[in-house]
Amino acid sequence: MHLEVSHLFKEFPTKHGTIRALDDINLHIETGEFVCAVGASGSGKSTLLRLIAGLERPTSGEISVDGARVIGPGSDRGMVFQRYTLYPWLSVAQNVEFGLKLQGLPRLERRERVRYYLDIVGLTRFARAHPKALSGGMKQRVAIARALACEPRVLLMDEPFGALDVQTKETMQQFLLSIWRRTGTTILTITHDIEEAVYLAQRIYVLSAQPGRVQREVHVQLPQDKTGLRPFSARGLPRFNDYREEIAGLLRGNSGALAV
Ligand SMILES: Nc1ncnc2c1ncn2[C@@H]1O[C@H](COP(=O)(O)OP(=O)(O)OP(=O)(O)O)[C@@H](O)[C@H]1O
Repeated sequence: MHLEVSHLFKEFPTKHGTIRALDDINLHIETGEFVCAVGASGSGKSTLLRLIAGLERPTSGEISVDGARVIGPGSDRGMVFQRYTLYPWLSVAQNVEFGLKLQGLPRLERRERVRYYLDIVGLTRFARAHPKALSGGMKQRVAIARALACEPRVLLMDEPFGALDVQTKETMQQFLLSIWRRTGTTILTITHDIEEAVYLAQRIYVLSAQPGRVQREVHVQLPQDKTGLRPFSARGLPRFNDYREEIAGLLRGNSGALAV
């Protein structure tokens, strides 16, 4: 898998003139990578993700997945949004199965995949429950299972834990890393949370605001535990703090205020 974004510009015409949300964005993601784009409010993070998802068209520039130009939504790109987007009238299992039905997968294969991905997100026991019976973190786990079940080439996440309380958020971050390790899924997450980006990502694109530009690409190198996962305790390391300070400094320099 190779996702390439080259010379991407996005402008929005408004009553008060044209807003340039993205200005010559260049980035790439390779198979199995976990990449974050981090930026302050207004740096065009959501716009970037929506363009990659094919929900909007660029003003100019190109996005391609394995050499095929993105011209609209496709099952090669899965999406998880900040707000829970589950269908309240469907059970957890039916929510996960929904996209598979759209893909026209045979019933038996659908069942298998639902079972597999509910197990991955630890919600097998809740297969028959309806979303209203779940906590915020559990709903987001269903949303992740639903996106993973379609086995996309890349999983796009828009501030996936932004609506969760601090403790649930930290649990979900650890959980996402373990899923990433277990499934080998390629992930692009956008966030304004610097600590989240440093903890999760192997590479971080730091975006400046208004217009959104790539200010720097940061390669994060932190120790791994025996299972190949970045332990939660890595957050206490001086090197973790160095990354955080570096990125905060970049965002501060640009906007005059911390984006955390
Ligand atoms: N549909 C639209 N019409 C007009 N302007 C838009 C539209 N969508 C986004 N913008 C503008 O583009 C810029 C980038 O917005 P975007 O939501 O992508 O930033 P963001 O980094 O995701 O911000 P936040 O973290 O606050 O969600 C902003 O100035 C925003 O007002």
